[in-house]
Amino acid sequence: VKKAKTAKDSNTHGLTKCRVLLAELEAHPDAWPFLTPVNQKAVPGYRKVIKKPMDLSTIREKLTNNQYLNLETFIADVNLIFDNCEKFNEDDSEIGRGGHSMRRFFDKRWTELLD
Ligand SMILES: Cn1cc(C(=O)NCCN)ccc1=O
Repeated sequence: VKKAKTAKDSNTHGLTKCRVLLAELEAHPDAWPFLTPVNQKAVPGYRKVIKKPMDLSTIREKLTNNQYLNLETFIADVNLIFDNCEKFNEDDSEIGRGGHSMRRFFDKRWTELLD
């Protein structure tokens, strides 16, 4: 017998996918520049150029505190990491290339898990 789908149910499944995706991003070999917030004291120009900093530990904290309503709001924060990286880093740099690599990996994985 089919169970009635509640908002909570569909959200629950979306949040399970967020947990799966975040664990895979954190474990990726190219994730090291994105694991913790950019040290704005150590990186000249970062505070001025990047208006909305984001990193994987901040996303982990928000997920733990139930701050993502659905998969879409989670995906928006992950994309913010990669957009910030493209803005601040040359494509032909170690961190720039890492950002492109992580974005390609993420795009492939969330579309495979599509909510
Ligand atoms: C994502 N990102 C990271 C750094 C960085 O220095 N990360 C240190 C990792 N331990 C600098 C610029 C940048 O856009």
